[in-house]
Parts: sequence; structure tokens; C-alpha cells
Amino acid sequence: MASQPIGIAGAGAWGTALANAAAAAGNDVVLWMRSPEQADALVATRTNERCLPGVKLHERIRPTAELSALAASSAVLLVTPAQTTRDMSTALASVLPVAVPLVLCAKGIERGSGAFLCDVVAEVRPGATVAVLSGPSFAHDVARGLPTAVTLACRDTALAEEMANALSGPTLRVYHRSDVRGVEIGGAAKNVLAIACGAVAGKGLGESAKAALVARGFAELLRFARAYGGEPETLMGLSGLGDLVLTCSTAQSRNFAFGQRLGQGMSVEEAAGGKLVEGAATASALVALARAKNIDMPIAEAVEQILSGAWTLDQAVDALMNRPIKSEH
Ligand SMILES: NC(=O)c1ccc[n+]([C@@H]2O[C@H](COP(=O)([O-])OP(=O)(O)OC[C@H]3O[C@@H](n4cnc5c(N)ncnc54)[C@H](O)[C@@H]3O)[C@@H](O)[C@H]2O)c1
Ligand SMILES: O=P(O)(O)OC[C@H](O)CO
Repeated sequence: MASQPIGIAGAGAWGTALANAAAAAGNDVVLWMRSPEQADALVATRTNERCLPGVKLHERIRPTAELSALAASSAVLLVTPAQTTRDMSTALASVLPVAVPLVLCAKGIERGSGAFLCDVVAEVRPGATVAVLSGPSFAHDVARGLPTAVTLACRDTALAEEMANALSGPTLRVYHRSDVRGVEIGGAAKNVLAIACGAVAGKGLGESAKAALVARGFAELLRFARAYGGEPETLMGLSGLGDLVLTCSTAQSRNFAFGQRLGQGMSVEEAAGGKLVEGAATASALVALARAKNIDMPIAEAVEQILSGAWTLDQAVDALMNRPIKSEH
């Protein structure tokens, strides 16, 4: 794997941070972005000032706007927003040999179809290997070389181990696992729950409410994952509890910050402020999947009701607090 470059599709905050981490781990990296102007600017300045101000691009990274430049990669990390997965993996299918694994790094569920992102890729690139990388990792932390750990899941356990080794470096520790479904559910669902935590913070409901929400949110995550074939043990790990705790802790998270602004009384549009808020894009699909299997997810439901304009935040709090008293599970 080391002799071929790692390909990265998407040069936003996370794609650029992962490119730096992969290069620091000893790999050559081809970093693709859709804009030729951005690629030229990256080649010239070796910084991605819009997404990661102040971070120098590692010398082993080759920026490009030619998708075909990814064809010789040992693996391609797809790091564009979750809702672009179908279009991006279709475009990649036309240039990548089927033997090149695709590692999904976005966190979400496809709106409209309600499809998990791995299933989207399996549809448009049949026979190709798909993996998922997820866990507690803010791009700005990783890009600055602050330490963290994430999980890479692939059904091919030998390949999962090989890719985890290739991407692990001095400050990014990559664990491997075979439970692809569990790892992708952890990443997708925690963003929706983080919006609720942010809203509690923005509304000034206190630290106790926030902690209660994390615990009950985690119970929802576990129920959902169990019903959709994820292993509970996976959700107790980095892409589950780990990422839920991170994203529910700080306004450094875009999902939390979005919820916080909703809690302060802003509209959905004002609160998003033009930034990528994956939990807002995924909430309706997550809730529809939960309803389809009668999975009780009142916190995710409340987020969806607020986002659709059906409930105010006060109504959501009332609905959550007035649910029948029951045994904790
Ligand atoms: N930023 C983080 O800390 C972080 C950490 C872990 C995971 N993630 C996940 O990674 C994904 C990307 O997040 P990000 O922070 O890099 O977002 P970002 O907004 O910084 O970057 C997204 C990139 O995708 C590109 N893009 C958007 N639409 C596209 C399309 N249709 N085709 C091709 N390229 C397109 C944009 O030009 C941009 O470069 C999200 O799913 C997010 O949840 C982010
Ligand atoms: O900024 P957020 O909320 O998209 O979260 C980024 C990562 O998913 C944290 O692990």
C-alpha cells in the first residue's frame, strides 16, 4: 500500500486535514478538489486558507482538479458532504479501477432515499470495496497535529488493518473494525443529537440537561444501531460514544453551534450561516428510518420537528419532559 499514493477526494476542512495526516504517516497523497482555481492556489501557496487557516500543506501532498489523477491510488478517501456521496461515487466509478477501495469519511444518511452511504456506493460501484472512517476528530485539531483516534471499518478485515496501519501516524491513531454499519451509524446519528445538545446550551437549560441528553441520546443511538445491524460494542467506541461526547461538548462542532444558535432564537437558515451542518441534512432520514422499525428516538424526533418548523424549542422540551415515566433502558 505504501508504494502507491493515498487519494483524497474533497479538499474542505476534513479532506485537507486527512491529507496532512496521511502524508505525516509516510504516504504520498493526491488531493482532488473540483475547482481548478483552488487547486492552482493550493499548489502556489501550500495553504488552504479558507478551510484551515494557518495550516501548511505537507510537502508530500499533490493538489489537483483532475479526478483521473486518483486512479493510481491504493485507496481513495471520499471527504465531500454526505449528500454528495451518490454523485461523487458515480464520478469516481468512471475513473477508478474497481480494485481501489473507497473510504467514506462523510457522516450522514442520504436524504430522500434514506440509504446508508455504504449502500449508495454499493449501488453505483458494484463489486468495489467500501470502508468507513469515523470518530472524534475536529479537522482543525488533526491538522494542527493534536492527537486523536478514529476507527476505520471494512468487511475485509485484512484490508481494514492494512489501511488503518497506512493512515496511522504520529498524532492520528486509526483503529480497525469489520462493523461497517455500526461505524457509519455512529457518525451519522451523533450529529443530529449534537444539534439537540447545542440547543439546550443555547437556551440556557444547564449542564445537567446537557449530560442527561448525551446519555439518553446514546441510548437512542444504540437502539437504532441494533435495529439496523450495527454491533452495540462498536457504538461504545470511537464512532459512537467517543464522537457523541466530542460533538455534544463544544461549539467547535458545527452541529452543536448550529443547535446553540437555534436555542438562542435564530431561524434554521440564520443558525446554519452557510456552513455544512450534516445533522440538519440527515435528521429527516434518520427519523424516517427509526419510524420504519418502530425505534423510539424522541430526541432525534424533537430535532426533526424543530427543523421542519412543526415545533418550537419550548414545545420540544415539553414533549421530552412529559413523556410517560418508564424503566431506563
Ligand atoms: N470538519 C471536521 O472536523 C470533520 C471531521 C470529521 C468528519 N467530517 C465530515 O467530513 C465531511 C466533509 O466535511 P468538511 O468539514 O470537510 O466540510 P467543508 O465544508 O469544509 O468541505 C466540503 C468540501 O466538499 C466540496 N464539495 C461540496 N459539494 C461538492 C460536490 N457536489 N462535489 C465535489 N465537491 C464538493 C467543497 O468544495 C469543500 O471543499 C462531512 O460529512 C463531515 O461530517 C468533518
Ligand atoms: O463540526 P461537526 O459538528 O461537523 O463535527 C466534526 C466531526 O464530525 C467531529 O468528530
